[in-house]
Amino acid sequence: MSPVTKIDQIETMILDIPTIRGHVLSMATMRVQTAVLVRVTFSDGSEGIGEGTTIGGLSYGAESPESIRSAIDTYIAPVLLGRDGDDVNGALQLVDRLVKGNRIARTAVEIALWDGLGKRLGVPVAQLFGGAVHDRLPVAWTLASGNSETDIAEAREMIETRRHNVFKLKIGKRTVREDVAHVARIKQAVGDTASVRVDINTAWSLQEARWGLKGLQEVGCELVEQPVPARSRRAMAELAQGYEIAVMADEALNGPEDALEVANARAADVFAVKVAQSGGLKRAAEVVAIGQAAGLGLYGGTMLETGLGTAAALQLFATVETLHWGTEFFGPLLLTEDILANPIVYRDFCVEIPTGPGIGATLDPDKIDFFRRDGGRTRKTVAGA
Ligand SMILES: O=C(O)C[C@H]1C=CC(=O)O1
Ligand SMILES: [Mn+2]
Repeated sequence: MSPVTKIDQIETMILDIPTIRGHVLSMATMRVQTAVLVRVTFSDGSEGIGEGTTIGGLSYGAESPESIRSAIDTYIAPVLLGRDGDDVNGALQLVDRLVKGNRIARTAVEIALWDGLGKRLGVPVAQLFGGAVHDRLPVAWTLASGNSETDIAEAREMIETRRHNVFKLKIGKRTVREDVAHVARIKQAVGDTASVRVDINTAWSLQEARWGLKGLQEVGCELVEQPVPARSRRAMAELAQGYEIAVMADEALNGPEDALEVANARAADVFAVKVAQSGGLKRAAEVVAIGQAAGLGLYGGTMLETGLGTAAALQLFATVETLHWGTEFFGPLLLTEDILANPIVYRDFCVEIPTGPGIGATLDPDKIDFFRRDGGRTRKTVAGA
C-alpha cells in the first residue's frame, strides 16, 4: 500500500489588488479587491491552492478578509495538519463540526484540498465532481461605474468586442425612480443586443421593491437580484410571485439549508449559486441540486474572486447541466492585473473552463509578491511545530 499523503503545512496571505475603475455597489464602492489565498503543502511535495474572498470589507457579509485569514490560521489549519490529504470529505466533516459559519474561510481551504487531490490524480477538479459537460459558459459583466453614460460606453465596447452581451447593473444607492431611469437609459442604448439585469444588494424595503419591480419590468429589465434583505423571505416570495420579472436570491443563500428554505417558501425564481457563500464547492453543488429539484433557474454567481477562485468555480459549474441564466465569472477582468500565470480566457461572450489538473490555475509568483499585504509575510501552520 502506498503511504498516506499527509497535510503538512497551510499558509495564508492577503492580497490587495486595485480594480480597473470604481465599482459602485449599494453598500460600498470598491477601488481595491482583497483576496485571501491559501496554499496547502502535502507530504509528497504536492500543493493545492485556494481562495476566500468577500466584497467591501464587512459591508457585504459577516466575514472580512482579516476574519477569513484568522479563522483559517487559528481554527481550521491546526485541526487539518497531519490528516490524510486525499480524504477531502473527512476534512470537511471535521471542519463542519469544529467551525460554525465562516463559510468563506472554509471555502478557501476546501478549494485547496480539491486542487491538491486533482493535481495528485492528474485530473481537473470537474472530474472529481462527475466530469465537465461544458468547455465554456456564458459570462455577464457588471456595469457599476456610478454613471449612466460611462456604463453605456462600457456596454457598447463589451458588445462590439464580443466579450459580454449580458449586463448586471448595480443599483439601490439612489432613489427607486432615479435607478429605474438609469436602467431604462442603458436598456434603450443596448436594445435587443443585450440582456439587462439588476442587483440591489438588499437595499430596498418591500414597498420600494414593489415600485422598483413594476418600473424595471416595464423598461425591459429581465431579472432583479436580492432586492430586499436576506432574511426577508416573505417579501422575496411576494415579489417573486407578484411580478413577471425574475427574482434571484443571492445574499439569502448561505448554503444548502438556506437553499431548501428559500425553495420551500418560493422566495425566488432563480438561485445565484456562489461557491464562497455556500461554504465551498461541495456545498455549492448541494445548493445547485436543491435548485434543480425545486425547478428553479440557476446562475453561477461570484464574489469577484481573482482568477484562482474563478477557476475553482468554473470547475464546478462546468458539471452543471443547465445554467438557465448563465454566469458572472468575470472577477479577474475587474482587476488591474491577473495573478495567474495562465489567465482565464474570455471570448465570444463566454468564459472558458481551465483544463489543467486540479482547478487549472497556476499563480504568477511576481504578482503575488507585488500585491501581498504585510510586505509579503505569510502565516504558516506547520505539522509537528
Ligand atoms: O452579486 C453580488 O452581489 C456581488 C458581485 C457579483 C458581481 C458584482 O459585480 O458584484
Ligand atoms: Mn448579488
